[in-house]
Formats: sequence, C-alpha cells, structure tokens
Amino acid sequence: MTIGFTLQLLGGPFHRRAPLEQQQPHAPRLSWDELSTSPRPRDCEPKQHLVFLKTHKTGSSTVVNLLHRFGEARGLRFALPHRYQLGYPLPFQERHIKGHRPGGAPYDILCHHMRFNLPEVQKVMQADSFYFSIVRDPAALAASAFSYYQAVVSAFRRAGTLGHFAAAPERYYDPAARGNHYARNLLWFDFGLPVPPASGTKADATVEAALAQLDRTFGLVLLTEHFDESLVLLQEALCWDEDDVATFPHNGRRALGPAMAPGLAAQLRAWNELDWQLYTHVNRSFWARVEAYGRERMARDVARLRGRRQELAEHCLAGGGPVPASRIGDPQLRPLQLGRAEILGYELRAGLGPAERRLCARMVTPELQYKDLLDRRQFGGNSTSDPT
Ligand SMILES: Nc1ncnc2c1ncn2[C@@H]1O[C@H](COP(=O)(O)OS(=O)(=O)O)[C@@H](OP(=O)(O)O)[C@H]1O
Repeated sequence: MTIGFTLQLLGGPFHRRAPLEQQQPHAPRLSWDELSTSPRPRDCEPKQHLVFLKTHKTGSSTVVNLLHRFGEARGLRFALPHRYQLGYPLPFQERHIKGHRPGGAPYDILCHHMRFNLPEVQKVMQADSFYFSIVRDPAALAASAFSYYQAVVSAFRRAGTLGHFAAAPERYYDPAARGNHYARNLLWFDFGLPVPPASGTKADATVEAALAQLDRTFGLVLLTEHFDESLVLLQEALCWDEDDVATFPHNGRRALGPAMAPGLAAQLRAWNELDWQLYTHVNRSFWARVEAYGRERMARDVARLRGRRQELAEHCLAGGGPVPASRIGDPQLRPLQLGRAEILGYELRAGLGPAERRLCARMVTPELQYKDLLDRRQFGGNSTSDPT
C-alpha cells in the first residue's frame, strides 16, 4: 500500500515529480521501479496554465489545495500575492503579484483571492491558460460568510444573527461601508462584474452581457453543492489524473446545526439577487456539461473518486476525517480561525513513513501555510503570511 499510495498521490510519471524531490534533499528518493506504474493512457496533454478565480466561501480553498499540489509537484510558477490576497477587494492589477516585473515571463498558475479583472490577468498569464472558478447557492454562501466575517463586516455585526440580517438587510447594510461587499452579491463582486441599474431593460441587458462575458472567459465553473461531479469535470477538462483532483474538504465549520429553513434561504437569495442569477445561469451550463459527459459515466467516476478519497483519508488522517483546529498540534496544519465557528482541519496519522507523511501533509496543509511554502520556493527566505 505504501508504495502504491506514494505513487498515486501526485498522480503521474516520475519526471513530473522531480521538483518536489529536489526541494526535499533529505527525503528518501524512490527508485524508478517503485514508481513505475503505468500512467493513464492519454489522448490529451495535461493543462498546466491555469487561472482559478478563487471566490469566497465556496469551497475554493479545497480547489486551491489541488492546484498548489499539482503546481509544486511539477515546479510550476505561481503568480503569488504579496501577502495573502491579490489586492482584494481592489480589482486585480498586475502590481498585486509579488516580485512581478511588467513584461516579464508569464506565470503558470494564478489561484489566490482576487477581484477578477480580465485585461490585467491576461497581461501576466499564458495566452492558452484555462480559466475556471466555483460558485455556491447564495443562501449557503451567505450563511458561511456571515459566520466567518461577522466581526469584520458592519452589516453582519449590527444585525447580530443571520435571521435578523436576512429579514431586513437594508436596515444594516451600507454599500459604502468597508467590508460590506461580503454582505451582498459576493460572487458578482468577486467575478468583477458590472453592477446593473436597479431595474428596467437596461438592468436586464447588463446582467445578460455580464453572464455572456463570463461564459466566454471561463472554460468551466464548478458548483460547491456538486463538488465531486465538479472535480470529475475538472479532471476531464484539464486532462489530469484522478489523484490530481482527489482532495479533502478544507475550511469546513464545526457544528453547522440544522439545515437552513426554506424561508431564510429565500430571503437570502432575494437579497443576493445578482448572485442568484449568476448561480442559476452557471447551474444550467453545469448540468449540460454533465449530460454531455454522460450521467452513468459521471456516477461511476464520482463513486470511484469518493472511494479513492476514502482510501487516502484512512491512510493519511488520524481518525480518518476532519478535526477541530484546537486538536491540531502542528501549527503548519492548523487552519486560520476567523469568526465564530471553529474551522476544521486535519491531523496526520501516526506512523507514516517520511515520504508518505510529506505527501499526506500536502493534502491537508491549509491554504495560507501552503502559500508560504510556495513563496519560499519561489523567493527563498522565511516568509509567513499576514492574513490581514
Ligand atoms: N468539498 C467540499 N464540498 C462542499 N463544501 C465544501 C467543500 N470544501 C469546502 N467546503 C465549504 O466551503 C466553505 C469554505 O469556502 P472557502 O474555502 O472558499 O473559504 S475562503 O473564502 O477561502 O475562506 C465552507 O463552508 P461552510 O462550512 O458552510 O462555512 C466549507 O465547508
């Protein structure tokens, strides 16, 4: 199991892993024989030029984990932020990339929080980059954002509870107040789409044009609610191996409580009306993609991916699943805690060999710490993120 596991986790032939091995001069080197399972037969080349618009509270850190792993294992160059986010909430500018020189070599992967701004992204990324993102039902997204950002968003703070906020958001919400973009149409904001007039045909036309632009730019938009179907579509779109998209959920909350009441969900969707339009639009294209992929094939591949994740969880994780951050001894594996709910992370199983331990650790390293690691790889030094 050890060798097979080690082999599969980074998914792919030996030479694609060389950069990771190079960074770990004291790690035991695995021999060619140990690594030589046959790679998946391919009729396509794995995509390595990627733009992932990391939207907030959508499961995007889970997606970033697989991009971090893929990029690190292959020595790809990330467009990294100076600190933690790429200039957010300002529209992205090339100067938000650490160490960037205008006109310098394009990057392979861009995947940290930004407010999307296509012309500036195009300036720094490869022309053949694959653009993708992820969206979530605005009701669930609002609940997650409320829990996470309550202390820093005045509209949430003043409302006190999600129920109070949803019942009368206008009472608490001032669009000009700092941080209040988290409180309304956060997806629309993150996608950098133009805000339409309040109503009328001009409003409809603006929304339609914005969604058409989104379709032209993004090759795939994932759905949080159908994460595993999303990963299967992503694997196909990127021509990656299954283990490249096998990932544990990051940034989950402890004690979620009962499912959201339909009335509350309806209020939150109405308040986040632009996001609701975006979500329903993307939803339609998503299911058309699933249809084209084949429903049965999708069900089979989702089941296989879940089986593989389970296998990895049993192998890598103490207790086989997520644990509250307070129980995680290693600070490198402890996720950032913000807001009321405790954010969950993972402890590694005791007794893993050094190479396995490193690979398992990469799967559970939270976004901030992994970003720091990539930063040290690209720039050297001892950088640690300042999440503020
Ligand atoms: N695989 C998978 N499937 C379904 N849901 C998932 C998954 N991974 C993460 N999540 C949920 O996404 C929420 C965290 O989102 P982000 O990682 O985008 O947050 S952040 O903006 O980077 O802080 C957070 O939602 P809430 O728990 O509702 O707060 C996570 O539980």
